[in-house]
Order: sequence, then C-alpha cells, then structure tokens
Amino acid sequence: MKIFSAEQLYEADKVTVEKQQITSEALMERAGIQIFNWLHQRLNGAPVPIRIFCGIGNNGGDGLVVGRMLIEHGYNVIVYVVNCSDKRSKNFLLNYDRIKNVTKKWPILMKGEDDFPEINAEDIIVDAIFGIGLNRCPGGWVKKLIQYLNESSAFKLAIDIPSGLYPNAPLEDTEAVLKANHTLTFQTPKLAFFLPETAPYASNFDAFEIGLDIEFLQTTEPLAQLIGKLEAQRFYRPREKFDHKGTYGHALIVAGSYGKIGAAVLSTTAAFRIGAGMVTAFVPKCGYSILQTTVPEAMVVTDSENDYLTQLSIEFEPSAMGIGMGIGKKEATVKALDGILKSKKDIPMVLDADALNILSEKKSMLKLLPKNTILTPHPGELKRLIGDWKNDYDKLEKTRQFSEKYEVIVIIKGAYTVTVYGEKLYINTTGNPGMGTAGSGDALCGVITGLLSQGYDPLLASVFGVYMHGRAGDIAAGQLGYEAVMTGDVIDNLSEAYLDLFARQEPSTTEPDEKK
Ligand SMILES: NC(=O)C1=CN([C@@H]2O[C@H](COP(=O)(O)OP(=O)(O)OC[C@H]3O[C@@H](n4cnc5c(N)ncnc54)[C@H](O)[C@@H]3O)[C@@H](O)[C@H]2O)[C@@H](O)CC1
Ligand SMILES: Nc1ncnc2c1ncn2[C@@H]1O[C@H](COP(=O)(O)OP(=O)(O)O)[C@@H](O)[C@H]1O
Ligand SMILES: [K+]
Repeated sequence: MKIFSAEQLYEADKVTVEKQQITSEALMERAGIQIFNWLHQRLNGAPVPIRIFCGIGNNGGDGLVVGRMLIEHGYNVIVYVVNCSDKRSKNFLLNYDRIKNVTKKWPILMKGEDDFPEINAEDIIVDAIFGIGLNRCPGGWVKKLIQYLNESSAFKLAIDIPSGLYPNAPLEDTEAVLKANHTLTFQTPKLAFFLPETAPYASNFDAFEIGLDIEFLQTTEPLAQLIGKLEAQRFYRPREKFDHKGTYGHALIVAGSYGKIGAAVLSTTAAFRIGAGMVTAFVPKCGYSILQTTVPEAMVVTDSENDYLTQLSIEFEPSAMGIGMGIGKKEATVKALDGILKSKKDIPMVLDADALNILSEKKSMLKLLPKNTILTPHPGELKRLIGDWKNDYDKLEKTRQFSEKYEVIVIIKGAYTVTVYGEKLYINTTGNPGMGTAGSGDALCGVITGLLSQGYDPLLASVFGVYMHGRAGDIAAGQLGYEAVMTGDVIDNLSEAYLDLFARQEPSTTEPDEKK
C-alpha cells in the first residue's frame, strides 16, 4: 500500500472530483458514510452519548456528516463546533446547514474553556477538529481542549488523523495532539502513524478507500510503501521442480567471538530456514564444535585465532555474505573486515552489529562498501553511523542522504522497520515487542543473507526478509506470548511464515446465529 503526503492527497482529491465529475461534497459524504458504518456496526443502536468535536475545515465537515447520519439512525449524538476561526470551509458550511435541517437546531458552538462539556468515561469522543489541513501547532483554548479530551478516559475515535498531528511533518508540541484510541483514516494511512515519535497517537487505525482516482494513485510516486502480505506475496520467488541446492546458493556467515558464538549459530540457522542451499559459517576456532553440533547442516571454517576473527580465508566463492554478528571490534577483526570489503566487491552482502560499529569508528571504510550492500542498524547503531537527528523526519532524511552517498540499502530496525534505498522508503508491518530479545537482529541478518544467496536482489531481499522475519515473530508470539519469545522461536517459525504467505483464510464454520 502506498503512503501519500498531505499535498498528494489534496491533489488526488482534486483529480478525483474532476475525473469522476462529482462534487467534493459527495466525496465527503463517501468518507462520512464509512465512518458511520464502522460505528454503527459496533454500537448496534446503543444509546451511549457520542460527542463529536468538529473543527471548521473539511475534517469538521466529516464530523458533521457522521453526526447527521448517526442522528438519523437514532443515536444519542452531541455535536460541538470548535470555533477557532471564522474561515469555515465550503463543505463544512454545507454540512452545518444539513445537520441543522435534521435536528432543527445548530450544533453547540465552543468559543473557549468555559464551553468544555462534562465527559463521562463511557461516552464516545469523535475527534474531527483538525485533519491533514493542520497548518500550525494548536494553541490557546484549542490546545487546552485537546488536553482536556486526552485526560478523559472516554474512547477517542479520530477521523482521518488525530488532531494536532501532521501527516508527514514532525511534532511540535506533544501536549497539543489528541491521543486517539482508534483512527479511521481516508484512502491511505499517514506517514506519522509509523514513526516512533508520532505513532503512539494513532496506535490503532483502519484505512478506508474513498474511491480516489485510481490512475492518480497508481502512477504517483508515494512518500513510502507499506509492506504487508499482499506485497510480500509478490516478492516471493517460487521454486522450480528441477532446482537443486546449487540453485539456492552458498551463503557465508562471518560471525562470532569467544562468548558470542551463539550469534553465528542463530544467523546460520536463519539462513537455512529461509532457504539457502548451503551455508558456511566462518568463526574463530572456539566456535567450531559449537556450530558443528548445533547446526550440523552447516559447513564450518575457522579463523587461525581461537577467540576472535583476524582474516577471512575460504576456498569457495559465496553467493552472499552476512557479516558482523558478535565479532567484536578488536584491531585484527577491523583488519579482517577491511580485507573482506576490499576483496569481495562483487558478492552481495549484509553488514550487521559489530561490522556497523566498526564502520562507525572507521568512516573511511564506508567508501569500500560494494554498491547495494545492505546495512541493518538498530537506532543506536544508526546514530553512530549517521550522527544524531532532531526528529524522525530528520532521521529519515539523513539516512536517505547516507544511502545515496554510499549507494547502500539501510534497514532501520524497530517497530515498523524502515528500509531506505535512496529516495525510496519501505515500511514493514510485521513484528512485535516479543522480538525485542537477544539475537533477533542476528536472525534477520541470516534471513536476508539466505535470500540474497537464493538470488533475490538486494532490495527485495531486504524488504521481503524484514517482512518474513517479523511475520515469523508474530506467529511465535501468537504461540508463546510476547515475553516468552526467544530468537530460536522466531527462526523456527520462518517455515510457518512461508506457509502463511499463501494460506487461505478458513471460512467460518459457525452459523451467523451461533456467533452471538
Ligand atoms: N481526499 C481528501 O483529501 C479528503 C479529505 N477529507 C477531509 O478533509 C480534511 C482536510 O480538510 P481541510 O483541508 O479543510 O483541513 P482541516 O479540516 O484539517 O483544517 C483546516 C482548517 O483549520 C485551520 N487550522 C489549521 N491548523 C490550525 C491550528 N493549529 N489552529 C487553528 N486553526 C487551524 C486551517 O486554517 C483551516 O481553516 C481531511 O483530513 C479529511 O478529514 C474528506 O472529507 C474526504 C476527502
Ligand atoms: N517492538 C518491536 N516491534 C517489531 N519488531 C521489533 C520490535 N522490537 C524489536 N524488533 C525487531 O527485532 C530485531 C532486533 O534486532 P537487534 O536490535 O539488532 O537485536 P540483537 O542485537 O539482539 O540481535 C529487529 O529486526 C527489530 O525490528
Ligand atoms: K481529526
């Protein structure tokens, strides 16, 4: 799914109105009915007070449409106009009249703090104060209203975007944003829903198609691509009957040091589970027996040194390499990495963990990175690589510049892992807090290396690998609960993640009556 900027959404709106020869007010009606349906399906006529706070723009207009539809269906609705300006939009005014025609009275006009209503915990708040047209940070009594609503334990449903949040620009004041329990957003989710500083305000959301012009949506380069199951299905490369282990490549994992051989075990296993034909682990001598025992499928080549890596020496040409997990930063290991980067220029590679820390300390080595090398930093490692950032957008911009300068793919790990490839951003939707466990990143590096070895191109291997790793983690968490997930469980569930890619949803066997 594509994520568009506010500017692109306004353009889509304009193009749609022209091409479909509909009025913008009809588009608002389309949007409103979806919100109404969502509420109506859940409330089923319940008399709970629904308090709709409408701004004076089109987001407020949406609120008025929803209010009218709810009133017409007999709901207990109280509509407020947050009268922060006289510049009411055309569609706001039109729906302002329409709701009055239904109720025979005007909505309640709010002009300041004295007008704040009492709100009970069991009420429902609908936030239609500001949408994507927010052009400055909410202040004065409107900010106080947002704070007042946030203090209430009533359920808060935001229309399009929580008021006070910019769809694709940094937050200015954390106190001036509605913290929505749920957001119903139009056409596509907004970038802010996925970035660590702003996502908590829109932690649950649904996106509703409102029939914007398909050609515009398909041909417009988005701000970012959201990667879910549909996208992952398209990335998957099916196996052919006469393929053999040679077809799936020979992956090389360069990992481990004394006390951290487990990192090599995890990456090696993950590379196998994702489908590499063969995997060789290159480890310090102390890792030999451990690997041969824990992953008998793997071949093991050891360094001349017992405790850490000093120089890669192998007698085959790997099809892909994953380097860095648990290798430490000893001077000899730095030299080993330098040697690999200089001599293996045409082999696709993933660098993780200490390999990234070494690059951060020896920035001159960055220019040795072969084109399209994949770097998989978590935010701490990223900071060491690119320097600090002011906010999430600054972080993305700096990562973009870094990606362009060194012609590399950067995977910023975390909830909603973002893969950055020059101008292109891919936001992953799988994964969960259960994956905040030791070795989880080692598994990811193994997964991506295993995909590269099977011939996936580096960008696909990155985006698909991140999806599969997260999906395996989700399946593991479904079986074990977040706390109990260990990295081995994530790796074990890569098989389920593959099966799940094309699994059909079982049709429900319960009769509609039984569901009650
Ligand atoms: N495709 C689309 O773009 C569609 C948009 N729709 C709705 O329209 C919304 C956008 O509407 P608008 O462009 O009218 O924008 P908004 O309704 O978000 O609000 C803009 C109004 O609020 C004022 N304002 C902005 N920030 C303020 C602040 N901090 N303090 C006080 N006043 C402030 C602006 O000057 C303007 O008058 C969307 O979020 C969505 O809810 C839907 O009706 C359907 C289609
Ligand atoms: N809350 C979360 N939601 C989704 N994925 C997560 C979450 N926490 C961690 N992960 C994933 O787990 C992995 C952790 O990697 P990393 O921090 O390098 O771990 P380690 O250093 O222990 O190997 C990353 O792929 C990250 O995206
Ligand atoms: K809103």
